[in-house]
Amino acid sequence: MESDSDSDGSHISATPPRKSTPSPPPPPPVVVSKKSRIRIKPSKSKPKPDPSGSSKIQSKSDPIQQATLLSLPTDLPFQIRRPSDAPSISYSIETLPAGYFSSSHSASFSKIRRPLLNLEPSEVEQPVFTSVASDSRAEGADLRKRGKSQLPNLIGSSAPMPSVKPRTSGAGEGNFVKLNMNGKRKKFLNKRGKFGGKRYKSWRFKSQREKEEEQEEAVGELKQRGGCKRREIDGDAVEEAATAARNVPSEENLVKLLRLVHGYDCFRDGQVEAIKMVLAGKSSVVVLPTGAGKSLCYQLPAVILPGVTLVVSPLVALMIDQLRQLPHVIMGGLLSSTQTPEEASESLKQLRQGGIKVLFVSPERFLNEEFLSTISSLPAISLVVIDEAHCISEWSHNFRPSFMRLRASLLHKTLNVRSVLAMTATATTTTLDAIMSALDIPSTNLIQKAQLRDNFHLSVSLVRNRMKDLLNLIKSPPFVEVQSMIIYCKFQYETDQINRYLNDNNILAKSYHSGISAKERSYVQELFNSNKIRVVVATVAFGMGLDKRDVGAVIHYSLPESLEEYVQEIGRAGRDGRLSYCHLFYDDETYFKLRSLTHSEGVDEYAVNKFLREVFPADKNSCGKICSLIKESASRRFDMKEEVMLTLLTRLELGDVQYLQLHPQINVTGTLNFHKSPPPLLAQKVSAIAVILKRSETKHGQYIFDIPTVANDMGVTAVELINQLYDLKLMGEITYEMKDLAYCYRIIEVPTDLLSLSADITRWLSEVENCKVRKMDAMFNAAYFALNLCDTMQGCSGANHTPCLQRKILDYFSGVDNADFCKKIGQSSPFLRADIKVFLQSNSQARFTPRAVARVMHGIASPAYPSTAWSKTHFWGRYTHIDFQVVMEAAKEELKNFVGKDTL
Ligand SMILES: Nc1ncnc2c1ncn2[C@@H]1O[C@H](COP(=O)(O)OP(=O)(O)OP(=O)(O)O)[C@@H](O)[C@H]1O
Repeated sequence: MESDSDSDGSHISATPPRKSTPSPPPPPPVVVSKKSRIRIKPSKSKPKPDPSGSSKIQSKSDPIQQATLLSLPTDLPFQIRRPSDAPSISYSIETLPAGYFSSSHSASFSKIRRPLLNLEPSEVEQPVFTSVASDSRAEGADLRKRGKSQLPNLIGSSAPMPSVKPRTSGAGEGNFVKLNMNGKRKKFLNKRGKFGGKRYKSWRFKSQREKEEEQEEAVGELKQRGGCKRREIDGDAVEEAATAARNVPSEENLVKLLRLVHGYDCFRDGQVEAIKMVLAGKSSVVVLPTGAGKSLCYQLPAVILPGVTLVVSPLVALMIDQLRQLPHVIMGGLLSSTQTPEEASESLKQLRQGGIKVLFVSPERFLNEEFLSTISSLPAISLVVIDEAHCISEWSHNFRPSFMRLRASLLHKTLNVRSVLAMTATATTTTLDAIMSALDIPSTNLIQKAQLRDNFHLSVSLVRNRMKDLLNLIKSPPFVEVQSMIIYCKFQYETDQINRYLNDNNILAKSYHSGISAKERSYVQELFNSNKIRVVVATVAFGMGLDKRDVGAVIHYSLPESLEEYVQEIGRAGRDGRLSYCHLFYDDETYFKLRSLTHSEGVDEYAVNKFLREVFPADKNSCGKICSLIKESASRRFDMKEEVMLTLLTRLELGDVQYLQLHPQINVTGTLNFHKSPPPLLAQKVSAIAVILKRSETKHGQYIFDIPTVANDMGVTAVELINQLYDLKLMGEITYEMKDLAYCYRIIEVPTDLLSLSADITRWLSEVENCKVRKMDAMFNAAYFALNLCDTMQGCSGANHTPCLQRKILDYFSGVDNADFCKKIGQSSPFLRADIKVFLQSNSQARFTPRAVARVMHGIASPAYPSTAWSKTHFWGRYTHIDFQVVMEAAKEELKNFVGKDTL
């Protein structure tokens, strides 16, 4: 499934699944009891090499099949049908090898919740707009004249302009000062947190080239050390200062350590409070603006605290960046889906041996038994840091189901973690409440500063001719003087189009989105970081965690989906403290389209009910059973995006009642070829083969079987079965492939009342859906207000709307999602019902829910109604300007009529 838009970063990936195409080799045999390994008799002949090379475990990489009418859901509410009660596949797995799930993980990791943005280029307007260049120029001059700051960090209603240095006046460090520590003695932190060794390295401001070299070195080092990185550092002085700060965590002692470790002279707003809280063993939430230095709030404590600091991060790219940015004194490591099993094992080994002080992990790791047992057996985890903590909350702009797992109960009780530090730059009050309640953090432990830096110059304009407007903007002051800028687009094809257009107009640019290879993406980032290109034209895939200090401008080619996204993206600019320019283009059509897409993950009660009926097999003795749901086919069957299914399963695990326990995802369909002994003969010697022969279908001489079913029959885990097969493969007896990535879970309790559980879950999902719509509306309202209603506000003029946008943003973050309903969106249309009627008549062979009809009318693809098949209809996307709920209601009425007539 490839959508044309990128997510907030979750499916991005600078580091997408390491292998999206076939086949990491089967996992090396791991921690299984001896008796589960094969004892096969003699067969002394040497194993044959696998001639076909097909012995590797394969992950299915076929694109989703184009749905045909036949693949449509079969028991829709307007069909009189009996519910399908085919039992789910069930099987048994327990622990799985480290790193074995990497590719499966990465698959889930790289496709996090995101609306389907399957719009074709032709569907996108080329709207038009008014030039803002002259206004911007005037404002830029005005800013420079004002000079003095009347604005600390918070922005009031009559907010004056910030006293930030304009970028064009030369280079420098702005207000962020680093110490020159040339010639200081370095040592490195050893496994007990002591400083030792005699390695020296001078430390000073690094040139860009030096930084690049350091990064290359870091990557090389990472590769060699399976994800661990050793950095050279200062020695005795750091150790002394760390001990002093441990004994007396006064600001004075902390600043001393800061100087030695980071080379900074003083703390920034909020940092020292956060650090003191951590050192006192108190869990806290830290809300600081983008680029404010949140990482330092765990880096410095990591030097002081005796145990390991675990940093949970939503993106592999982010982890790698953060690992690189660790101060030299700290031994860092990571566990990620991009590592080989050997690298992951090496990281765990290092961790067990005390060779890692700060470990970066993804939230999905918390499903992995080996990881959990390693973590809980460590002497101490001093701190768990949850970066981008808003991902915990379904009310945030970027909810990640796997973040739900990070609950106080798991962290404190199971893993014995001392304290938790949750960090974010973009959380509304509702989101903050959700974070604090999940992590059991009292409101007294909230450290919150304004969520917007004061060095942004914010402007807005209505689009008239988008490409030309963009070019005019970039060619006019102040943008013409900006050396490094990012242009954010919503759709991948837009980035490519603009990239070409800019290069044709002699502006050095490159595009960046999740549709290009990881290698190409890091190449683009490198070119940008080293100022070899001026512009990156990117989707949301670019930026989270990007810490290029001199990005001078961010342009939004289309409206972001929320103010959170807007703030995150403009937050890539001005990280050196200088004034930076952020321009937003907007228009109604794009807004309508994006608003429609906020409904792409919505589901109805009937679908939830159908899902639950399959998750919990009718069998009364299903408690304790291991079951699986093949992601791709289930997604089509329920017409639910994979991320939504994961959200539901996670809620069934972590809701008020624990109905199931999720396991890591595995490929569950095996295909076996025999190469040496005849199958019946081998079956006499090996019980796994006997069961496989009994439980498999044969096709063209291959044996196709369900791994959990065979494992269940044998009374072993899936891993043990896989290990047995692996042994046979080494003996040259067989080769095998595995496909069909599935969600796997063990049933803990079967719900007694599925209907009311479905109703509860649906209510929750629909609140989440509404919340997304409100976020989209709040973003649009802010832009609309700036352009149409704010004339009287002090400081706004022409395209410049810094004061009023600042106010809108801060109000939004401090409010409780109380965005006004957007009046632009239509509440009725005289032709709607008639069009739906015609649509239903002309597609009478297909089955629809009201939501499915509304999706077609709004041009939203879904797993069972893909755009490849449905965008050809005349009605596709025709009603984006009418509220989705209104269209759904109309569809419901028409479907009633239609079905009624049908049954007469
Ligand atoms: N006290 C300080 N003095 C000077 N520079 C600092 C200080 N603290 C952090 N920095 C620098 O500020 C930059 C931004 O820090 P960091 O990446 O931690 O920001 P962040 O708050 O995590 O931002 P984002 O949310 O956008 O990722 C880094 O280059 C960091 O070294």
